[in-house]
Amino acid sequence: MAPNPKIKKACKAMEIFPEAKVKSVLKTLLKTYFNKWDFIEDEGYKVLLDEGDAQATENKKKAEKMKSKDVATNRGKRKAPELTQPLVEDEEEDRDEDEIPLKRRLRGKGERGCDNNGCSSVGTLMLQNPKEENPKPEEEEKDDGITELPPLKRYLRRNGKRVSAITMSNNTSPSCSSTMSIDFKELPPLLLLPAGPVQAERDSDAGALIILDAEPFTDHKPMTPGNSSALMLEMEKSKMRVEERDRETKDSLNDTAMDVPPSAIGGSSEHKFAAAALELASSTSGEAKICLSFAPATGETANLCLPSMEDLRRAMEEKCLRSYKIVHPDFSVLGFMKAMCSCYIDLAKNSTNQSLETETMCAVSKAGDESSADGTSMGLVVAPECEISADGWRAISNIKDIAVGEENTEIPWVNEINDEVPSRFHYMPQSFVFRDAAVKFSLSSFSDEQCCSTCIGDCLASAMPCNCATAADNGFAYTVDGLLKENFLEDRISEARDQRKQVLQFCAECPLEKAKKEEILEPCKGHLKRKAIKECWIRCGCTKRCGNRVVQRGIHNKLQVFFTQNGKGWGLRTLEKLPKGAFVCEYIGEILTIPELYQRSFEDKLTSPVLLDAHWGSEEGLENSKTLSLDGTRYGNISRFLNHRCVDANLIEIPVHVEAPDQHYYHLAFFTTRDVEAMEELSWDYGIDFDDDDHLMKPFDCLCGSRFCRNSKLSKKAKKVMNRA
Ligand SMILES: C[S@@+](CC[C@H](N)C(=O)[O-])C[C@H]1O[C@@H](n2cnc3c(N)ncnc32)[C@H](O)[C@@H]1O
Repeated sequence: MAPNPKIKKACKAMEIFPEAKVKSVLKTLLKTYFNKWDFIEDEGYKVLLDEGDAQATENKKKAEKMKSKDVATNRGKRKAPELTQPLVEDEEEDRDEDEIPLKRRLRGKGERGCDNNGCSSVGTLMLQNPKEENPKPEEEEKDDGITELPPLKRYLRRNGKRVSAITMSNNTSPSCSSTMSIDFKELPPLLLLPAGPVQAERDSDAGALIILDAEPFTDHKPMTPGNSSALMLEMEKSKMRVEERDRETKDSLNDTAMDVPPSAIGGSSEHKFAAAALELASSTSGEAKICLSFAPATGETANLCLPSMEDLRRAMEEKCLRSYKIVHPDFSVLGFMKAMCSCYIDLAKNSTNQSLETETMCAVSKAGDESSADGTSMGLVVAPECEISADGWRAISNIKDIAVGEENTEIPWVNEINDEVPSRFHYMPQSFVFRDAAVKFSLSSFSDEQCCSTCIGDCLASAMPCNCATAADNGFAYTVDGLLKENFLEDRISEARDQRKQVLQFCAECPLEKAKKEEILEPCKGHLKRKAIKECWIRCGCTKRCGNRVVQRGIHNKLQVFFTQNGKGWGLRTLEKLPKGAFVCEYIGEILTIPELYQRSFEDKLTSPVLLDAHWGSEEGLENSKTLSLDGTRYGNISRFLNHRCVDANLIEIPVHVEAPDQHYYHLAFFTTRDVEAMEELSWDYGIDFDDDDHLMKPFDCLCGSRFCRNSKLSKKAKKVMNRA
């Protein structure tokens, strides 16, 4: 009979190996794959190489088992552990010509486990057939239903079958217990679930499972069947594409500083990766140990540069943070492993059929803690990479401090309402000129009369008010405690709230009207004349601790950006009680001229514009470059999160001159109008006329909830939201 051309081709492709060997392997494979040659020919006969390798290793094991039996019998002392496959010490060394595998296996049977306290454990990677859905190719099957056939996995996949479980049998020496081998290719594990009852309830879409087999603990006391299956790693319902996983695998290998030849990484061959084993050893006396062991990819030289545990821990934590984006801030790999150990022991001790799934989830969520008392799952939020935007990632990285270290104190953000993250902006602790604004922060622009160069120490302690005290009616605006003086504050509050006390100044040609570039210039609507504070500054003789320097010393209260529950979006609140007259923060943003501000508002309505118009109207023919405003939309500080409240807001904005004697530029500082309780939202009155459509700010339905609310257009929807809140 003419030789089958396919067999001929296969032998030719494998010509560096003995033909008899190739044919023998082919025979097995054809049987396994129901004579489907395409599976065998795929990827340059990869499956052929693998199977040949597997057979060689199997033969070698058999030979060694025989040898070890002989040794045990002969010496009558040491008995080979029942479950343990013989160690494959060095495949290169004592292999018969006949036993040379077609290719070294890259993962799986007989790979060396870690040496834990002088004992070696060997894991055998096996594949468990998903019982109901996969066809069962003819294959040698063990009693426990586990088929030892690596290529089967690929076969099942190609046939559209899901591989449900990879089991690691417990091949250990007497003093070691379990070894779990993890296929990196399969491993972005997100959940730790106990084996056993849960397995039957697997979601049909779940990926492969890695199960720690049900075998004895280190003290050789066999476990009861109910609790002996300790843990399994459930694969994420992975939407990730194969390339993505390949990249992850590369990362894993790089992160763990393994010196793996490039050829061993990636590629289409999933077996081309270094194997990793995770050993979880424990005893019923209440100790558990996790040991990770790594082995080089079969066929590659064992040129591993093993990392220190510390390096590994760090790399793993970085990797977790990079991969999962949202983890509990206290997440640590060591904590995770500790939780795994404690779970393992708990499960081992407790044979009742409790909800294992919940318990192990809890171990994950409370990584680093002791096991949860109530068994609820919380804490670890895993967000697949594809679901989080770059802005989201940036915001998450600032969760502890939205000010990114720019302030005296950290300002965290929190969202207890939904999964929104703060929109992207660039945090600045001080305002900067955008482009055209004529703001001079020069020492020479100060005259001696505009500062207190002869003062020493603290100006507030001086018997005579210095030059800088001119701002407040009776001396300085501040008390020695750094609060606004009561009468100064009350005057400012009543000016802001009581129209009868307001002094409006009208420009001959209003910068706002001019900037609209309309044919007919509308008359000026008036600008509120505001009393300003003058703080001492660097040109003064006093020290930085001078009591007349409050705003320039920056934020010092515990504040938090939070997501409001009544539809206003983000807001700012205090985490501690604030006394009346306390400085909270200043309004920071880009310093824009009014034409620049209008230009921006034409492009997109602004959410955070503020006019520095306290002195407009007092001067005729104001140049454009001196008509100033602040916009905190793109660049700003936490004041951009302050929401509006009509009339009775707990903050008031007061102009403060510091480094610029020119009255057109000033700081706009927020002070409390009353005592504010911890956790109260901070707000100020934007001064919006809700009946006037002609403003720069994006219109919104006011949800301030104040009984003085000016928003006559309050929609039904807004009212409903307010009632609910
Ligand atoms: C300076 S931002 C304040 C922070 C803003 N809530 C956020 O989520 O970023 C101004 C915007 O907040 C919203 N806002 C402020 N006060 C509000 C109020 N009283 N009622 C409804 N929305 C308000 C409006 O959308 C307004 O355009």
